[in-house]
Amino acid sequence: MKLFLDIGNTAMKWRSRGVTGVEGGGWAHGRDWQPLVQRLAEQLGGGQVSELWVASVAGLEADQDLAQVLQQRLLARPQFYYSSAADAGVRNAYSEPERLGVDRWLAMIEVHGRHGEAVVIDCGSAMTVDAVTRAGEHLGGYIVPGVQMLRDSLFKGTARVRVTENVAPSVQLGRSTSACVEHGLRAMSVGFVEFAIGRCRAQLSAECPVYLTGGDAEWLRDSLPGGLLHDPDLVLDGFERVIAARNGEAP
Ligand SMILES: Nc1ncnc2c1ncn2[C@@H]1O[C@H](COP(=O)(O)OP(=O)(O)O)[C@@H](O)[C@H]1O
Ligand SMILES: CC(C)(COP(=O)(O)O)[C@@H](O)C(=O)NCCC(=O)O
Ligand SMILES: [K+]
Repeated sequence: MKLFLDIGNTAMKWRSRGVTGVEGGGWAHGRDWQPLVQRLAEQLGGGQVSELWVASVAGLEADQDLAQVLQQRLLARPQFYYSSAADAGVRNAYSEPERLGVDRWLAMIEVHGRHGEAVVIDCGSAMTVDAVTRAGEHLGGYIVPGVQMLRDSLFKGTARVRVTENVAPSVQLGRSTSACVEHGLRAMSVGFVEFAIGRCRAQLSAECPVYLTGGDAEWLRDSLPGGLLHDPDLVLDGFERVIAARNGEAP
């Protein structure tokens, strides 16, 4: 089977595809490759990996370590795919295209393939925004800390700010430390996302599709305006799209 891995800064997402279609998928959080790959191998149930594709933003050293573990445990040569100047009809806005996170690149390729023009908001370890035009031009985007990174920085940078209880989703003024943090982080995220959508739609059509993806999309989506599309699989879908095209297969 073909195995696709999306390696972010917190989580590894995977999908296996056999001749009859998708056979499995999942995710795991962590950076210790041995146990992560061991669990993946168990979930693959011993199936032979004919092609192993990896899209990683973990950095070159981590990629080298991961490649070794994958080769040893899955007996397949990992092929790393990185952002480029152009692929699948999308042209990268970066003058150094390989510096664009490959998760952002593949998600954009996917939404462009589905709709032409679109905005992608990935609520991951970092929160990213990207806009692509109908003609496939990447207009650029934003990178800001994800909500967990924001929480961690508050806890790290203060003596007494802690979240010590469950807080229901709200952007109302908080009346405890926990509520001030959680409502504040939500308000900050909503404010940023609404601003970003406005900026992107000013350069695209006013009703262009806006996608939410990433581990924290569920946490945020109920506080955002209606009509946003939530799809956790954009990166893997985009990955399959580019590899299928490379292999001359229909997406
Ligand atoms: N089980 C979990 N373990 C760690 N983080 C999680 C988990 N579930 C959701 N998250 C949230 O998802 C974020 C990571 O986003 P995700 O898109 O899954 O990974 P990545 O940024 O590695 O692509 C974390 O920062 C955290 O806020
Ligand atoms: C911005 C990111 C860290 C987001 O990755 P994630 O939050 O999914 O781990 C990743 O896309 C990345 O490492 N980008 C490289 C820098 C750039 O895109 O400009
Ligand atoms: K990601």
